[in-house]
Amino acid sequence: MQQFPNDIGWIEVICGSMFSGKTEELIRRIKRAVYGKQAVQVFKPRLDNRYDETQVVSHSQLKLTSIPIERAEEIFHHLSPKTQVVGIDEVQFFGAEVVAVCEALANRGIRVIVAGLDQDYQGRPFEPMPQLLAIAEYVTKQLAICVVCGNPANRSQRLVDSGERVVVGAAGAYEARCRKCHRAEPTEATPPQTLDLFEH
Ligand SMILES: Nc1ncnc2c1ncn2[C@@H]1O[C@H](COP(=O)(O)OP(=O)(O)O)[C@@H](O)[C@H]1O
Ligand SMILES: Cc1cn([C@H]2C[C@H](O)[C@@H](COP(=O)(O)O)O2)c(=O)[nH]c1=O
Ligand SMILES: [Zn+2]
Repeated sequence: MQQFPNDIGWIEVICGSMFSGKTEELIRRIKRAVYGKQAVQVFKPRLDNRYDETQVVSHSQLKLTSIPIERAEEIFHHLSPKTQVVGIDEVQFFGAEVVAVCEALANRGIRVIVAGLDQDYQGRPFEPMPQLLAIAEYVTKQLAICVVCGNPANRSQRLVDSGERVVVGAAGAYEARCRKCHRAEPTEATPPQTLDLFEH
């Protein structure tokens, strides 16, 4: 009989806007799995090279070693038979194929934790996230803080002039906004708050 690492696998989705803490939450769960002596592998799309080519890096500079891949199916080439937990960051950059890959991993008894955007810069559902949300056992929706008004933010405001859905970037290219302050078209950046609190 084929042996699976856990009795049962499942899919956890961490979604939300940019700056909402998706990567921090992914890193937190992976760290806890490591404390629990679980065998873990983390993947990210090669496209996401903004802070580092190989590491998963949060906007607050938390870091995690990962394997960069171009297509979700490559996970099977890298997968160790011992792996009990698979993490995937920036899952919105993979095509629809990532849904079947996550299903197959969970069906093998693996705990699959994916993090990604649920909406694009225009506030439209960002595929394949809707499909992942539908099949996941656990869903966590993160919120950032709107940089315009301070309310909870579930949208990512684009600040650079492009109509392409995929434009890799961080602060300077996007900011977190609530539904009232968000605009579907790219806008000027909001002047930053001066935060004496964090000055050295
Ligand atoms: N407008 C904002 N709202 C909340 N956090 C922000 C904001 N701008 C920057 N941050 C920082 O971003 C961190 C979250 O980073 P990260 O986990 O990489 O988010 P995500 O993966 O959702 O883009 C926060 O802990 C905070 O330090
Ligand atoms: C809204 C939106 C974002 N992106 C890009 C910008 C970043 O490279 C990632 C999101 O990173 P984060 O970890 O969630 O901060 O996605 C995009 O390509 N298209 C969009 O519409
Ligand atoms: Zn707002």
